[in-house]
Amino acid sequence: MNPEFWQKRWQEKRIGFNQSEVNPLLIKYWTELNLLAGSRIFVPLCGKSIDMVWLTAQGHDVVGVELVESAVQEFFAEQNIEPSVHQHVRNPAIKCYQGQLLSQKVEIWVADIFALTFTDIGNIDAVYDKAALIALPAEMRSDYSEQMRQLSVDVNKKAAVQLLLTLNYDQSKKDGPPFSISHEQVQQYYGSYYQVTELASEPTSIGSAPELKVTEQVWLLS
Ligand SMILES: C[S@@+](CC[C@H](N)C(=O)[O-])C[C@H]1O[C@@H](n2cnc3c(N)ncnc32)[C@H](O)[C@@H]1O
Repeated sequence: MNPEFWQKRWQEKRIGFNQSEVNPLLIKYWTELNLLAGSRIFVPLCGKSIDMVWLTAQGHDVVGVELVESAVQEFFAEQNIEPSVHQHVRNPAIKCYQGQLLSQKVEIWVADIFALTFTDIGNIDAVYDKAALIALPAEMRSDYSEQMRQLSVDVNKKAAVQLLLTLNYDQSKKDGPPFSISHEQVQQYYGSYYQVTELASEPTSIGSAPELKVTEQVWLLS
């Protein structure tokens, strides 16, 4: 999945992954992370997800990262926020959109997740991965999980807690994205550094393949 693939998807408005309602699994399982109000939440590959609005309503600051600038602009336009736009103070290659929602700070950075460093991100308290890991093909996922670990460690090298949503279906019946991720793969990507706990597994469907039998898993990585 190269940047042009995603640019084209946004340009042609083929964004079936974007939900008009807050993800019910986020609402149901977020408290498992035991976060204090005022925590800073990192949302990789965030698109224009309304889940970021819900996170601010929980009293959190949000920092999202998204490759496609028009997606970021759409987020702020749809939330009726006039963002300030500036270059990242330490990394001028990153364009930062920043606004205020319910007195919380919402920043979305236009950047490639793989081009970021720990110093760019600064301290974060938790990660919300919805349709990020599953957006990436198998050959990119180990690098992605390692990058996420490196971006989310604190000064003591302890990685921030994560809520991760994945899908599981017969990959021979449909091309991704979204890609199917098995339990073994979740362990392979995250098991060395996190305690991996499956919080839920529920039937769901994929808009582009409504007949496919799909389950959605919710993972706590701590
Ligand atoms: C499947 S969508 C999910 C978006 C959002 N998480 C949601 O649930 O609505 C994946 C998003 O990741 C973005 N993306 C893909 N590769 C990326 C990368 N390397 N760095 C940052 N964003 C990326 C795409 O532009 C797209 O908006």
